[in-house]
Amino acid sequence: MPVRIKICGITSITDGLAAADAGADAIGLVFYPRSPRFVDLGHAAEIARAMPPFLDIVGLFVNADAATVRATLAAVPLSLLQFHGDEDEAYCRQFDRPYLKAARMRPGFDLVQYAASFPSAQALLLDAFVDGYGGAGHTFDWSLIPSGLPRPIVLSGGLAVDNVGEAVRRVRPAAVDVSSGVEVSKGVKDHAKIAAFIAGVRNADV
Ligand SMILES: O=C(O)c1ccccc1NCC(=O)[C@H](O)[C@H](O)COP(=O)(O)O
Repeated sequence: MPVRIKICGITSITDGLAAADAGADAIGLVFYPRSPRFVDLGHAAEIARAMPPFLDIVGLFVNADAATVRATLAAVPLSLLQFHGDEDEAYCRQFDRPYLKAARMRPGFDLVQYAASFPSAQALLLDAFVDGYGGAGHTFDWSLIPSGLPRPIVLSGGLAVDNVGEAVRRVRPAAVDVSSGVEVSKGVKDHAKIAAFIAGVRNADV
């Protein structure tokens, strides 16, 4: 199964189409108001509806109240949810949608126990432990990732053209996720970097 690729923090139709054209499997729309990549419901719906049918649209939340998630699901055609805060499994599974649960990696963090506590998650998205929960462009020590996890892994956190090949070879994740590493500025994607990032994944995924 090829490593799947998510380009997160999409804020325009143009950038979403560039990601899809370059071969991304998914784009992420950020519904966390404190993020510089935040998109409101109307704009998110426009982006999502302009995407090709095969592209997964991931809606990203941080400690949102359930009503906010439900309102977003009613307005935006999301195929996956991503919970990137301190949410527990009961909260995540209430929406009856496939979801990714982010784990913020740091020394001493018991990822095996954490993964086991989210049996309904499609995958665990492993990100660096940063202020502001995510989207920081910081890597974490990949040697912290144990083998034999009970859930598929989406590797995230500070990935870019210059390290994604090593990341794929060392970690062998089910998917990779990137935001800062393919940007010209927060929320504005560099289409050449997207293409180079995807090529880097493909070249390493052999
Ligand atoms: O993208 C954001 O602004 C963001 C803000 C708060 C929580 C999560 C956020 N993004 C989640 C993602 O899935 C990012 O792609 C992930 O954190 C990796 O970001 P980066 O290190 O910039 O590639």
